[in-house]
Parts: sequence; structure tokens; C-alpha cells
Amino acid sequence: MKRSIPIIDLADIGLGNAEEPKQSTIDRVSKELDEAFVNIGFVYLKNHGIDNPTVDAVLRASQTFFELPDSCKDIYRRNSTQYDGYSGVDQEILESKNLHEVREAYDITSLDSFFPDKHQPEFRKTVSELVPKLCKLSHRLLRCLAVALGLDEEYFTRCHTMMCQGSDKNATTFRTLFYPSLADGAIKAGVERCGQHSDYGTFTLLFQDDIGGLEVLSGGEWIAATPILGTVLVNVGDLMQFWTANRYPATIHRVRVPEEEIRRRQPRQSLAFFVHPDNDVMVSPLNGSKNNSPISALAHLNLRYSQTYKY
Ligand SMILES: O=C(O)CCC(=O)C(=O)O
Ligand SMILES: [Fe+2]
Repeated sequence: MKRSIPIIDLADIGLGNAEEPKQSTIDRVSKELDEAFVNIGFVYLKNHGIDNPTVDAVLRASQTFFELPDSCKDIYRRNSTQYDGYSGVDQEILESKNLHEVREAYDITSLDSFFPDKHQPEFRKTVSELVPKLCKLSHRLLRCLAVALGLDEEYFTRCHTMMCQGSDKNATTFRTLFYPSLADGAIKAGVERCGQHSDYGTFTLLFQDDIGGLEVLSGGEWIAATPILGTVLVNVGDLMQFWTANRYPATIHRVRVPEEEIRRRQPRQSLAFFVHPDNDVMVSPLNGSKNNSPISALAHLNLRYSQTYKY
């Protein structure tokens, strides 16, 4: 049977609710998250409390930045020692067989980081509205996951205390992605928008526009992760898979170049929030398995980056 990505209603765990969430909601959401992560590693959340205008404002400000000439964007390029900033087409190849991955991105690990203020001041303003909400929502999900795994409710939040305070402390990254129009000709072998990969950290939150193309590999089949307005998509990262001794799979996903030319001509945008533990947190499987030695969150991430970035 073809699996599908479930939708969970966060109800009073969502950020819209001023009061503490009810224990019954925490218990229900924890159970549903556990089921979704065990079965497919992906889930849509509704009623998360991050409003569409806040998300749309970042998408619009990002688009203006990405449409600048390369000579401007080059000023903000990230490199092997400086995680924050702009990456151009082909700078990150996620699937080694691909010749081209036609994707641009801008990464932020701290709101004090360097932003393209001179060329696009709205970018800092809109990202600074959204990122604190992403941190807050992530903490609420980390609590539910601890409950789901039978741990003390603060187990994971204690390991994620420095999110968005700079990559020297915690590598959690807000990334705005832009997949340019692929106007010319047919689809070519070895050209993707985003090659197949799993994410690296604890989990990822993803907002996507309505263009589509994201697919998730489950039970040997590719399943479309169709955009659903008002939801955020959450998926398990490699480090969480290791932490949970494979209970939660870091599911492989990709973004395909659309087959219909009319859709290929349209750029696609998404916003990803890659949640990582604090750099010095030592991670080992929660079930006590001694098959692998513990690894620090930072060492794990550096290993994964070294496999994908072309500098
Ligand atoms: O753009 C998307 O929808 C997904 C991007 C992604 O998987 C990633 O950047 O890790
Ligand atoms: Fe990803």
C-alpha cells in the first residue's frame, strides 16, 4: 500500500495560543508525531501558529534578492569557514551523480549575521520576524518528541539551547531557497532542482510555495509532498535517526524539475529551518546501543557538509 504523509493538528500547541498547551494535546500530538516519524519520517502540521503573511513576506524579500545580478550576490557568498550567506547554482551538489543542481540559497545561523542590507534591506527585517517563531515552534516540537520517546519532557530542549545564536554555538540554520526558471529546452539527465538526500540534523521545518516538485522516498516509492497551504512540513534528520537508533528514519527526498514546460518556466521557492543540537552536545543512541561511538553535533555536521559542498 502506498504510504502518505499524515497531517497533525497542533491545536493549542501552536504558537497562536497564549496559554500553556493542555496535557491531553501534548499526549495526542506526541503519539501522532511518533507514528508519523516511525512510518514515513515526514509530517504536515496545521494550526502551527506561524501566519501566512510572515512567511510570504520572507518569500517576497528573498525573491528580490535572488533576482539581483550575480555580481551583487557574489558579495554575500558563503564558503568553507563562513556558513552564513549565499550559495549559487551547483555550489552544493547533494546527489553525487548529478551534474547540475539548479538551486540558489541564503543561509542564516544568527540574526546578528551578515545580511544583504545594502541590496535588499527587507530581507533582514522579514527574516527577523520569522526566525524567532521557528525557534519557538521547534522547542514545542522537541518537547513532544521527548514525551513520544518516553524521556523527560525537557530532554531535547536542554540540548538545543543556543538555536540561532551563531554557528560557533549551534548550527541551526534558516535557509531561503530559490529554484530559478528552467526555460531552455527539455529536461536533461543529471539536472535536478535538488538531488536526493536526507537532512543532517534533528529535524527540518519546511514552507514551500505552490509550485510543487518535492518528493519523498518511502517503501521504495517516490511520494509527492504536495504543498498544503497553511501547513509546515517537518522531516527527521540523520542525527535524530542516529539518536533514536533508527526508530525515526531520516527519509530521502528530492525536488524534481517539472515535466511540463509551463511549470518548468516558473521559479520555485521554499524556506527551510534545519534544527541542530548545540555544537558540543554528544549524541549516542538512546537505546544504549554501543554499535557506534558517540559523536558531537558539530563533528557530525562537518562530516556531512564535507560530502556535499563544492568550493
Ligand atoms: O525546497 C524544498 O522543498 C526542499 C529543500 C531541501 O530538501 C533541503 O534544502 O534540504
Ligand atoms: Fe532536505
